[in-house]
Amino acid sequence: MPADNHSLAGVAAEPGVVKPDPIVKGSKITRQFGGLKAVDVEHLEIQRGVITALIGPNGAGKTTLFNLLTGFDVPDSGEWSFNGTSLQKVPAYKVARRGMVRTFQLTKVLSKLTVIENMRLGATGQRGEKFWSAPFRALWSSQEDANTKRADELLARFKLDAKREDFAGSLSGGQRKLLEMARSLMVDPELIMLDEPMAGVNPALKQSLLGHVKSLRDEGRTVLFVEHDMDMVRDISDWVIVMAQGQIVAEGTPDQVMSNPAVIDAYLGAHHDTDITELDESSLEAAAEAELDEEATHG
Ligand SMILES: Nc1ncnc2c1ncn2[C@@H]1O[C@H](COP(=O)(O)OP(=O)(O)OP(=O)(O)O)[C@@H](O)[C@H]1O
Repeated sequence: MPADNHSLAGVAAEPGVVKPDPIVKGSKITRQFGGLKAVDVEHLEIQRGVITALIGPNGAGKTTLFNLLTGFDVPDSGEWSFNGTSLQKVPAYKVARRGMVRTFQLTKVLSKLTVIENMRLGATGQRGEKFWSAPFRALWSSQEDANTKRADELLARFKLDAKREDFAGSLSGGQRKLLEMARSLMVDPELIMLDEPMAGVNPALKQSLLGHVKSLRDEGRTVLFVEHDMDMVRDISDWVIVMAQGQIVAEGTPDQVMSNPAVIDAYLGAHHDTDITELDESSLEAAAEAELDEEATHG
């Protein structure tokens, strides 16, 4: 049992349930792509100071919800707040400055920068790739020394200091995830949103990565992460929110959620006796392989 979920004791395992101390609150958030409602969330609360996992089958709307909450996409309707202040129409870099940051996978542009350059860019907030691909050197200000000091401390913490001058593109999958996390911490966020922190990570590095995610909570931050790796979800989540077809279909502790028929439904599309713990070895792997095949065919 994770150490820090006492603040959620007594919270009902129900979709959209109200939490005792929410850092994020949202209502009636919708985002449509053509005829498809990618996100259709009636009510959402993220409890402060704990690790919340956002899970759901492919296409459930998890990434879209991440993008909406952090200002990288605009919903068709809905309202949401961070620390009690509305984030409607607030651009992503300002959301980051207020203390809510999401990680990004390394883009082509970022891969061509060194590790320390990536870290320094993290300090500028999140302005998207256009900003990052701009001639960034001119933008370093008197803040540079302080930023470099913080960057070096974070690189040491995440054991990336030996890679300081290497191109980010040369890092292993696990090291990239560490860099994404370290870069996000440059703005000292209260809420850190991790996009599939275990994707592409060598099993040998997984425990170390789990430890780093827990350390974020242990130093008082709130963590929200999207993940398909059910072992990780079970190991470190204090709370789990399940999406399917744009909606929140279940919430609860990992145990509650993984034995919830609505969750089994969401993954399998029908009532089934299978425990969700078996899903990562069967359905989820099959889905992942199908996705890889598809990428190989189209990419
Ligand atoms: N920019 C877009 N244009 C059109 N459709 C989109 C766009 N972004 C997402 N979608 C669609 O919205 C739905 C939700 O996608 P989203 O990526 O949010 O799901 P997800 O839960 O993150 O999935 P995965 O686990 O596979 O990453 C999918 O059907 C997807 O195809």
